[in-house]
Amino acid sequence: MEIIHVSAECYPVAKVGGLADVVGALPKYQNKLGHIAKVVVPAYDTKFIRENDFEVTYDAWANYGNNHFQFRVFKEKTNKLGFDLYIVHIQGLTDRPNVYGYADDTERFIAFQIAVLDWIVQWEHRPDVIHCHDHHTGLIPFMVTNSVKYATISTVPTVLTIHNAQYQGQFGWDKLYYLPAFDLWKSGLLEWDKDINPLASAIKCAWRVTTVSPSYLEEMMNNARGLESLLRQERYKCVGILNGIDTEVWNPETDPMLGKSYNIKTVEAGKLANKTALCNVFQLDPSKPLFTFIGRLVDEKGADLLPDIFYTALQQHGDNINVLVLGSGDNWVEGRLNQLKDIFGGKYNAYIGYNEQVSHEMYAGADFLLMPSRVEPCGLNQLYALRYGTVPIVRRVGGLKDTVVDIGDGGFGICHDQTSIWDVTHAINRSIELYNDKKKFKAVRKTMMKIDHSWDRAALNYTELYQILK
Ligand SMILES: Nc1ncnc2c1ncn2[C@@H]1O[C@H](COP(=O)(O)OP(=O)(O)O[C@H]2O[C@H](CO)[C@@H](O)[C@H](O)[C@H]2O)[C@@H](O)[C@H]1O
Repeated sequence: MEIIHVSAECYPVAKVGGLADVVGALPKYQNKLGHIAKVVVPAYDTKFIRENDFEVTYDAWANYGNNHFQFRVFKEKTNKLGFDLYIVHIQGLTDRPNVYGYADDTERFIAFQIAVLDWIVQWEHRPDVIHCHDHHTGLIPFMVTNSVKYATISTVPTVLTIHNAQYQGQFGWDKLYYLPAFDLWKSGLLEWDKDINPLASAIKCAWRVTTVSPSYLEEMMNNARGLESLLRQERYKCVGILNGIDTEVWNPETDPMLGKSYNIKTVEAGKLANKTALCNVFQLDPSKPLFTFIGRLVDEKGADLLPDIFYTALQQHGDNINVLVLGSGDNWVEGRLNQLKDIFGGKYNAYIGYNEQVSHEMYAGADFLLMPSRVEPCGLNQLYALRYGTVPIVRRVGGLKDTVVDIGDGGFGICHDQTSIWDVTHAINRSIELYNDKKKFKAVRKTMMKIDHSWDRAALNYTELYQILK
């Protein structure tokens, strides 16, 4: 089958969070199953795009409201990612250093989606599936079935994967004129809560909707930022498929970003070497347990509570723990996390910013990784932690609930029920007990590292889904 993934992010081309990891890995595993999986993303001004070779495969003009724009589709020449990568360049709109965060993001992603469909519609053949990811590509299912100019591809199945329903991309009806012509009586398919809502529209129009874990699908029926009733109505076409991880990128035995590589047999020495190096850089003490957090500093991740959680834990445990944070996001949280450095120097540090290399070093060097998320559609950090022998401390929610079993239930992680300071500091207390029980701690590390979360299984699940659509 030929599958074309359309996304705003793809690792290593452009990454903000977990969406990039999924789109950079799933197609590779689909190709291994004998499919032809391709990825198309906007041509941002990123390092990967600047440093790799692309050739033009399509060059055209597209209508855009009362105006038009020129776009070029480039293909990466060497297939180095394990799939055909296409980037769509629209001068002045896509060619910027960041993926999101501009005042005209709505216009940028509408233009991108139009360019993608203008390109696909003139192919000599039809793809078997157009697979859209999150709201940035959420207008595609509507446009494919309803826009007059895409009539020749209107029978191509579309699939939407919801990586995070917290973000829906709503915009006002004043921007409707950007969309290619369609019968106006179909406008209701774009609408949710008085706005044009790309995520809601995709839930209505895509042939199938997937979420990135089974538990998140169930939770969304009651908690999906206003989309609950829509999801309940469309439940029949939704399925939860748990994400995998790219075990070629996330492998402590071959990871080029680590100072010392290791495997299940050498995990103790390997982790200690990485921890020591990390602690040297961040002025921490490698003889004490190292608690970490990696991620976007936003409320859904429980980041607003982190400063108080760490303050309480560091007060309680005096000189017996280290904490290291890597993240960026909410300015207030960033500021408070920075302030803690002055209070707890030598046992606490924070890297405010985005750094792929430091994240790998932390998965390898940490003893524990905290994820006190309020909402977690799947979560990849805990899967990376497991593979790197780092014990995840997670709230029982979404994909965290589906992938981490508490040590008290014969498992390998530390779980808590609420995103609260009390719950998380209690979980930290339990983690210290585990850390001090050296025999058990070593056994837990080995158990975690044996778990297989590679994309092989999920890639098969997606194949089964596409086959229903044929
Ligand atoms: N400051 C920083 N520096 C370096 N690396 C950083 C970083 N901040 C985050 N990362 C990296 O970004 C990724 C985060 O992935 P997650 O899946 O945990 O969250 P995210 O909310 O972005 O993804 C959404 O989509 C994914 C994919 O479907 C779901 O798993 C998830 O639940 C959903 O919220 C990881 O690779 C992590 O290492």
